[in-house]
Amino acid sequence: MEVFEQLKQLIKSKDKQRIVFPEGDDVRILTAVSQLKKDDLLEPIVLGKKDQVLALAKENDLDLSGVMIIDPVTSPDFEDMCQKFHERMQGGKHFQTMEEAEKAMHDANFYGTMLVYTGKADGMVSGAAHSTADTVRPALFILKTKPGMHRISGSFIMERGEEKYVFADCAISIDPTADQLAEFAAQSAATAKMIGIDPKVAFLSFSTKGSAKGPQVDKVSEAAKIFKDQHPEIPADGELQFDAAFVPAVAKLKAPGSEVAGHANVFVFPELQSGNIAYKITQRLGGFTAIGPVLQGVAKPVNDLSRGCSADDVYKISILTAAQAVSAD
Ligand SMILES: CC(C)(COP(=O)(O)OP(=O)(O)OC[C@H]1O[C@@H](n2cnc3c(N)ncnc32)[C@H](O)[C@@H]1OP(=O)(O)O)[C@@H](O)C(=O)NCCC(=O)NCCS
Ligand SMILES: CC(=O)OP(=O)(O)O
Repeated sequence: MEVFEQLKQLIKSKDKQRIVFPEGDDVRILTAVSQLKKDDLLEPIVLGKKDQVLALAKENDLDLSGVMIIDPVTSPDFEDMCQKFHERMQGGKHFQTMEEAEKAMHDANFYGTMLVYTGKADGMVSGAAHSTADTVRPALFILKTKPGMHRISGSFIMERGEEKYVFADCAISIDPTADQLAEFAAQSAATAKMIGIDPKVAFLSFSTKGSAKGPQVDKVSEAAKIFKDQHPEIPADGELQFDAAFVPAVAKLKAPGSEVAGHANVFVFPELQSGNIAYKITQRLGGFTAIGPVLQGVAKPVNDLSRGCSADDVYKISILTAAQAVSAD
């Protein structure tokens, strides 16, 4: 069965997950929400001014009947949310005054993240109209990392027909250390398993097994070593160039004997420049659908979108968000 069909079956077999969409002024979000509601997959909560959200839906012939729409600022729980956010921020460096807390709660991404934090929603999808930094910062401040995790990363599920791969980190950490890369690999292997991929992890570089030298190469081979020590049960190798990781004939030449080279399906990039560029090239030149960024390592499910996303991308990441919420139960 197709992966997203499996995820749909999974979320249909449980209580409906309440997923909050802070961008009620974006037609792609409303299109996906209308379809998700029609398909009876989850309970969407849209943030925005009700009359404006409904007017945009009508203009685009979208049915939002039964969808909860909340205007954060006029909602009865606004003061309570400000108070709870203020308490959550105590002891940190940001939003220390009540005034700052109230200002933050006017931002739909902060308010939506607080709905998730307080258990009024099970997950959040945003980023069609906001940068990744604006989408992710509330989650970093409020939800923080899962127990045992140190850093959040962002992966993409790259899909073309039957082909599916996980690329990471394509969204969050600008220049990760070797330890952080190893952690991102573990998070990405878990994402791969969730969508039915048996993970084979390649730590990518411009070098294969010492063919080039330098600190950038050392970081990647060190990350592979750390990962192999921590997760001997997951096949992994590095440092590998992409052709050695992906093409069996090249793997034989460049990395003979590797259990991963030529067959990798989880690709860990050395830093954000290469990860973000690679996923967009694969999407735009390679004809793959890019689902994500799937935020990995966050304490509760919050997922980002590219501002270049389609309504179908929103639909798919929403299903994945609900599946993450169900799996965490
Ligand atoms: C994600 C990002 C916004 C974080 O920004 P930052 O400046 O490092 O973080 P801030 O200074 O705002 O700090 C917020 C908090 O989150 C923490 N944090 C930052 N990155 C983190 C990560 N990857 N995982 C967990 N926590 C993180 C910080 O340590 C800080 O915690 P503190 O308040 O307890 O000290 C930033 O790294 C970024 O812009 N990344 C690139 C996003 C992007 O444009 N991607 C391309 C498009 S997808
Ligand atoms: C993930 C990503 O690159 O997001 P955006 O296109 O919005 O910058």
